[in-house]
Amino acid sequence: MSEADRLERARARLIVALDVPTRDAALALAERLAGHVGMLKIGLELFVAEGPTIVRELRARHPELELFLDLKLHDIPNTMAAAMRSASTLGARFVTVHAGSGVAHLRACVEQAGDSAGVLAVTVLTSQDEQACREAGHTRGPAELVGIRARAAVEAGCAGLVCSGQELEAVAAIAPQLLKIVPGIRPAGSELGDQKRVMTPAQAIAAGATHLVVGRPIRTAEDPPAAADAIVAEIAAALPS
Ligand SMILES: O=C(O)c1cc(=O)[nH]c(=O)n1[C@@H]1O[C@H](COP(=O)(O)O)[C@@H](O)[C@H]1O
Repeated sequence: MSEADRLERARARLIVALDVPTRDAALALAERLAGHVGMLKIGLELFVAEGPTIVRELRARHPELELFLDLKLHDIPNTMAAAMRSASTLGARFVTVHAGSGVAHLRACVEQAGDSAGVLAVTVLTSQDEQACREAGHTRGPAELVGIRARAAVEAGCAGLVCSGQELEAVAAIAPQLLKIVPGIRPAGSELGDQKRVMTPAQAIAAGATHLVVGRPIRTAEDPPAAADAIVAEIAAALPS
């Protein structure tokens, strides 16, 4: 494989979180990062402020970039499925739901999304450690909970799951066919912020991540495109040949 092909493959695995409050900020960041990353993630901050319009606008302006609509749906199956029906028509490749809702909820979303969008099951948030799971009333820690929820994602027919890099080895056996989307990515030496279960880009790729979600390490960098390029180079070096 040529070096250019390797970088192209690495770039396709990098998802940048557009965690900004306005349309203008989102479009400006997307413009700067086009050509440096593979996918843009629209999360709650941006979606609550700007609604479906920003998804359609990004789709129209950047046909070369995939979109990931991170709504983390969590409700009764009927309500989740109805929200998924609307979300899956906006042009995003992926839409997220909370896997903790259970198999029936996930399946209802997968049925509604059909071929229009891939449903990603968010297992245990990367901001949660053992203590946070205990405080939330769970008798199991993050690793065990991720395993249970990964099984639910497989049973429901989800396209992939979202987990930390630390559970990748375990989920490889449980969900070999599913995409493994990994947030909580921190290049060596960068600030953790509210993230608890973290890995560097190279560690997560070596452990089996298919995609990495990166927000602050790129967004708040002095030069976001250069920060994205550095992460792409790190991914490329860790890719299996
Ligand atoms: O679903 C997600 O994208 C997600 C799941 C998770 O467990 N942890 C997590 O951090 N995320 C998202 O990934 C991004 C991480 O951002 P940074 O911590 O700034 O890199 C944010 O947009 C989070 O909403």
